Parts: sequence; structure tokens; C-alpha cells
Amino acid sequence: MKKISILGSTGSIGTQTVDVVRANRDKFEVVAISANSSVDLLLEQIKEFRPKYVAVYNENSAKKLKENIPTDIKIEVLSGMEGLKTISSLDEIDILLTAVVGMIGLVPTLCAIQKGITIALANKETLVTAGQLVMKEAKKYNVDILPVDSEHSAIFQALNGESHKTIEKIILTASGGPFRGKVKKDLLKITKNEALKHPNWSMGRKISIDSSTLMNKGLEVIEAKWLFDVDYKDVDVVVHPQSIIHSMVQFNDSSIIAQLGCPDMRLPIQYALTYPDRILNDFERLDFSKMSTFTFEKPDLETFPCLKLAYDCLNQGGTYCAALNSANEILVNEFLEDKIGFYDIPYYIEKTLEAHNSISEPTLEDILEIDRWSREFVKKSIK
Ligand SMILES: NC(=O)C1=CN([C@@H]2O[C@H](COP(=O)(O)OP(=O)(O)OC[C@H]3O[C@@H](n4cnc5c(N)ncnc54)[C@H](OP(=O)(O)O)[C@@H]3O)[C@@H](O)[C@H]2O)C=CC1
Ligand SMILES: CC(=O)[C@@H](O)[C@H](O)COP(=O)(O)O
Ligand SMILES: [Mn+2]
Repeated sequence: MKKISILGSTGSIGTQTVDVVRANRDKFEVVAISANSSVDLLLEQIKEFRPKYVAVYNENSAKKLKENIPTDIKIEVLSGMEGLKTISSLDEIDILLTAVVGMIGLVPTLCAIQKGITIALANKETLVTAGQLVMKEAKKYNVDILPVDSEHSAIFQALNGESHKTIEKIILTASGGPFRGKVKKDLLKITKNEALKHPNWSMGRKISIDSSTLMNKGLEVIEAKWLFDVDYKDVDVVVHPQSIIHSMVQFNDSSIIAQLGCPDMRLPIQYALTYPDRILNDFERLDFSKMSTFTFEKPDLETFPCLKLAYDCLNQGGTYCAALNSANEILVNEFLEDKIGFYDIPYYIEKTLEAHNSISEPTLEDILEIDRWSREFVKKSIK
């Protein structure tokens, strides 16, 4: 039995993790769950899985949950950042599946690493914000960071048994998002509902908007750089609208190894939870006889400047990626609240990056301060 704690059990990745656990009750035990404020869903998960701990970030929601837990259920209810840190670093857990959205996942993930707990990482913003620091700590505490993001799981699988020295480049596939093939003038007035319609994946709202701007791919280039310890110039992006090839690795003998599958996040979640084993499931199988086309294109950096901004931040180093991420988190939120337009996202990110004073070799405190500054800068700039 692997004992699991889930950060963000009520979201898109969180509920699919719960599905994987539900199908394999003999292999996994859910020890702790958490969310920001989704009390009703947490209550259902508590009744079904009987975890020992639940952490609710929002204090009022924590209070509400406590009042509604049936008296015959024994569970410790925690709240705030302390609650997230506690359920991430419990002595009794084997693996932390981090599926919160945003860099709020950073500190709890670091706490888990410092306790030697294996990380199944969906929360890409953690590595985007503090990749250097997180990977350094993981090395120090000899902790595996197992990717859940579909592209990174594909790369991880392609690298199985290979020597790091032989990697020539990583080829990240991108769906192109809902606006693939459009040009800037078509997108000036698009709405959040259009941006939320991802062609292949059903995901949370933040990552869906990131996919529509191609910022998701930018964040994934940064994530790949840190996870696989490669130069960012060796991470290429190719648009593959079918989302069947989840990513590829090219080796020094010109061979390319890819991982393919139907778009279903339960597969990379399951692989991270069972690694190094594979287990049987009933997920849909690919049928090549029914697939007529596999296509590939170059990403359009003029229409989707966010991807280029992410590469620029990697080139600059220091805290540029942290500033990019925090600005993007605020701007996506503003876009989702109809307060700004689609192209305001790259516009204000660029303004933030221009005004930002980068710190090389940042500490956690430096990164948290850059995060605070970037958020405030963006909010003031929008006003
Ligand atoms: N969805 C997908 O298919 C994929 C997602 N990812 C990455 O996985 C992460 C999660 O994405 P996704 O599942 O789509 O996001 P969702 O928005 O669907 O879910 C987010 C989860 O985080 C919780 N949460 C939000 N804020 C806090 C907080 N302050 N404290 C504690 N919990 C919080 C939410 O709780 P509540 O319900 O209370 O709001 C919810 O459980 C992101 O980093 C994303 O980029 C990567 C690859 C694919
Ligand atoms: C499922 C997953 O891993 C997402 O990150 C997905 O890749 C988003 O699709 P895009 O390729 O459109 O960003
Ligand atoms: Mn992805």
C-alpha cells in the first residue's frame, strides 16, 4: 500500500487522482486531502476515503467543513498555509501528489522534499518559480520528483534506462490550443469562454487559459529544463494538434523516442503513483487504424508571444521566470473576471519583466518577495 497525500484533491488533476485511487483501493491509501474552499466535494471525499487529515486553505471554509463532518468520522481539520505544509510532510506518507494550481504549491512541496517524501508533480508553477532551488533540495534529500504533466511524463518514460549524456534535445508537443491558426487581429476581442474551450483536454480554468495563450507551453519548457537538467536551447516546441504524441526525446545517434496515448491525464497520474511499475487499467487504447492524420507545425510566436517571453526569461535566468509566473497568475485571473483583454496578458507580463530587478541564485525568501512584488506591480499597472 502506498500512502498518499493530495494537495488540491478537488480540482481536475485532484479528482482524476481520486479516480485512479478508487480503481486501485488495494494499492493506495489516501491519508490526507486538501483544497482551497470546495467544502462539499471535500466532504464527499472524506466520506469515501476516510483520510486522517484534511487541509482547507481558506479559514472560513475550514470552519464550515468542520461543522459538517459527521460525528462518527475522526479526522483532523487543518487550515491556511500551515495546514498545507502539515499534510505535505506527514511522517506516514510515501508520496505527495501536488495538484494545486499556482505557486502556492511551492512551500508545501519544499517541506515534503525536506522530509524525504517522493513528489508526484502536476503543479508546474512550483518548478517555474523556483526550479533551481527545488531540484537542488531534491538532490540533497535524495527525493524523486515524478512528473505528472503529460509532456514531462512522456519525456520521463522516453528517458527510462537512457544515459543523460546522450540526450540531444527534448521535443515538447503542443496542441496549439483553441486559437491555433488564428492571427492577432482575430483574437483582439475573444472572450474567456472561447479561450476556455481546449480542443483535446478538459482541465482547470487557469491551465486552459494558459494553453490558449501558449503560456502553458512556455511554463512547460521551463519545467522541462529543471526536471531533466538540460539547456533551455535544447528544448524545442512543436505543435501537434492531435495531442497523441505527448512528447519526444532525440538522442545523439539521431533516434527519437516518443510516448503516445489517448489524451487522458489518469495515465500520467497512475504512472507517477505506481512508478517504477506499470499496472493494468481499462483506459481507452489507441487504435492506429482509426487515426488518419498526425500533423506537426511550428508555433506562431507572433500571435502567441507568451511562449517567447518564457524562453526569454530562461535566457535571462535569476528570478525572471518567477516574475513571469506571478504576473501571469494575476493576469489570467483578471482575464477570467473579464477585467482585461487577451493581449493584455503578454503586455503586462512584459511590463513586469522590464521593471523587475532580477536576483541571481535566489533564496526561497527572495522568490517569495519577487512573487509579492510582481503581483502588486501588475495590479497597480492594470489600475
Ligand atoms: N488539469 C490538467 O489536465 C493538468 C493540470 N496540470 C497542472 O496541475 C495543476 C492543477 O491544475 P488543475 O487540476 O487543472 O486545476 P484546478 O483549478 O482544476 O484545481 C486546482 C486545485 O487546487 C486547489 N487550490 C487552489 N488554490 C488553493 C490554495 N490556496 N490552497 C489549497 N488548495 C488550493 C483547488 O481547490 P478548490 O476546489 O477549493 O478551489 C483545487 O483542488 C496546475 O499547476 C496545472 O498547471 C498539468 C497538466 C495537466
Ligand atoms: C494535459 C496537459 O499536460 C496539458 O498541459 C496540455 O498539454 C495542455 O495542452 P497544450 O499543449 O494545449 O498546452
Ligand atoms: Mn502539459
